[in-house]
Amino acid sequence: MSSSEGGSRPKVLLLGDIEHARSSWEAISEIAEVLTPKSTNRADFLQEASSGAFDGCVAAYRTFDSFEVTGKVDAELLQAMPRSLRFICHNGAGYDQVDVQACTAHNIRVSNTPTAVDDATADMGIFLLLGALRNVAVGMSSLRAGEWRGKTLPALGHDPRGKVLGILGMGGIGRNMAKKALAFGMRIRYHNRARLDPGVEKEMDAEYVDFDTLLAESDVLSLNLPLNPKTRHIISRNEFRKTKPGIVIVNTARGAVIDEAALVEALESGQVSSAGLDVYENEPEIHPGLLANPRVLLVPHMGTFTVETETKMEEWAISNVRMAVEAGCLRSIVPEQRGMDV
Ligand SMILES: O=CC(=O)O
Repeated sequence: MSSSEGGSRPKVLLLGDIEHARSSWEAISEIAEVLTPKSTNRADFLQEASSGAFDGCVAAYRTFDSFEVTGKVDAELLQAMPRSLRFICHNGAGYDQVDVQACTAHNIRVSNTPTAVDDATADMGIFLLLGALRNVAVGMSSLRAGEWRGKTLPALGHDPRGKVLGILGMGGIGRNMAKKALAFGMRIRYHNRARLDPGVEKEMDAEYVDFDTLLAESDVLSLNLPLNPKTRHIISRNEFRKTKPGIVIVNTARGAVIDEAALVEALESGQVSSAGLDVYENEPEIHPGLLANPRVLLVPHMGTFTVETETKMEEWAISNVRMAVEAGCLRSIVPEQRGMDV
């Protein structure tokens, strides 16, 4: 049965703001009553939910920034939500703010926005890769300090041409980045849970290697995998010991896939020569050792920050809400729940 059958108008909960796809969201209010929370912190939100304020909601649209109000979508939060809630439509590719296992236990399906983010995130990855290879952060901070290139010339950078780009996580963003890096003359190696089809590998000129080989042979290592309990700190002290000395690290995935303290140590010892980072372990906090190190190019989680991509992401997430309300299923259920959708 679709969620809109059975008489009364379905309700949808909006967690966060719609910034771009406003007309698509207005169209949702034609098929469902839209509720918004009054709370501004998790304690109040839990109370508001428990008071029955969201009763009747079948779907919730949520943004990355709504975390500031609700905190993690976990068992505690789901316990407070109405039993009517069947769908959580997350606006973003990475959905580590949502405990999918807890959602499954509550019979709630979760969607994300795969593919919509690929170009912009991979572009940011390439920007960080080139910037870290060329050591631009050193010169940029000297210039802002009024010292032009600095008291001593920054170390010369390196060309991407001929270097091995190791991609950990060959999903949509990893593959997009590989294609772009090929245009800079890089050689692509990758490691992934599942090996790509030989045809795709050939088309991308990408060689599958085991994890240790990826660490040992990459000149640049790009993290392009989702954050989950298995990938948290997948790069830590032990892994830095196995990398090529002087490796460059690029991270546009999630900060916590790297043990940030271990990265700081590896940068200080020179095992990592430079890094380009868009994401951090405890955003918006940044490890002081990263801030203090001029060889780290730092961007404040702006991988998808383009008008085109943010619009695409909102449209995609809204289309999930629409399908949830009208058809009782999702356009892009998260991989952990595939098979749960009807
Ligand atoms: O960080 C951005 C996303 O997960 O889409």
